[in-house]
Amino acid sequence: MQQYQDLLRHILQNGVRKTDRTGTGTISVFGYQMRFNLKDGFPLVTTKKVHTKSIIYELLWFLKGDTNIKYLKDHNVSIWDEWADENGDLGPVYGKQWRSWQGANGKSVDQLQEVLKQLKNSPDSRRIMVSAWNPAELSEMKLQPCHALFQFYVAPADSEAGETRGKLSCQLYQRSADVFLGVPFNIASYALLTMMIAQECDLDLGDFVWTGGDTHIYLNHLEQVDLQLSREPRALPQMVLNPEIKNVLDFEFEDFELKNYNPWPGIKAPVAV
Ligand SMILES: Nc1nc(=O)c2c([nH]1)NC[C@@H]1CN(c3ccc(C(=O)N[C@@H](CCC(=O)O)C(=O)O)cc3)CN21
Ligand SMILES: O=c1ccn([C@H]2C[C@H](O)[C@@H](COP(=O)(O)O)O2)c(=O)[nH]1
Repeated sequence: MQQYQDLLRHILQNGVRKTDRTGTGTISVFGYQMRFNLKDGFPLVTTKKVHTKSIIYELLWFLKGDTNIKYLKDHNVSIWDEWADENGDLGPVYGKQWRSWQGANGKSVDQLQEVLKQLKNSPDSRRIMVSAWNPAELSEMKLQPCHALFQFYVAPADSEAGETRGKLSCQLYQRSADVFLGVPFNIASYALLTMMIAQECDLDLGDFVWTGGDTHIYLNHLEQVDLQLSREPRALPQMVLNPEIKNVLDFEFEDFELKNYNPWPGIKAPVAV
């Protein structure tokens, strides 16, 4: 994950000091892009140990359309605890918007199913998008979506090169990015989602493109970042999906196997609330 080390260095060299909602303070740049060819391996940061279990359960939780932390807590995932109310509710966050966006006419839109339908029936479409950014419901969300908008793209099979399947790519627009804690999770999560969707739609893997808006390092993560930058990135692991699963919504935790992940030790850091 040289791309990630480059991003950390880019912010330290080009970022500006900025105050923020949490009162922590950041060094920030506006606008950045990274590209990961999903055939090169699973894009998981290797210069610190990343907790993949939390990433997988969080993604399954989004896909279920769930917005209460009970499911996460039942699986010992605590990354959303700080934002939930006393009943565990987060308001109409990602899961709600992905699976049941409320239209003005009372009609509910399942954006995930729409995407799957389009990938199967009109892969050339330039409209294969999911938005979690629902302006009408922002005020009810405990935290407004950071990974706000994503789009899929299918490159046709290159038959001269012997290819028989199109290649699925995904681009995410992340309006606000906590580069030390959040971004390693976000990249892995969307890479995984792209792999799951490719499996259902019988597509090969293309690129995951990460695009960031306010892309920042919190001031209380600077020592951790220095330590991370002193480490050489290692070979990427592979993520193997159970090939029997043909529907995105049928995946369970046991259907994912991370192979050859040999990261440097974990680095602890406080999360800005
Ligand atoms: N400031 C901030 N940064 C974020 O990345 C973030 C938020 N807030 N709020 C909502 C979600 C929650 N996310 C989080 C929250 C905590 C960790 C975290 O503490 N990670 C540790 C421990 C991992 C674990 O226990 O599974 C890490 O070392 O990666 C990561 C992502 C991502 N989001
Ligand atoms: O998936 C996520 C969720 C959150 N973040 C970070 C980005 C910011 O540091 C905070 C959110 O604060 P805002 O004031 O709403 O921008 O959480 C992330 O990186 N990834």
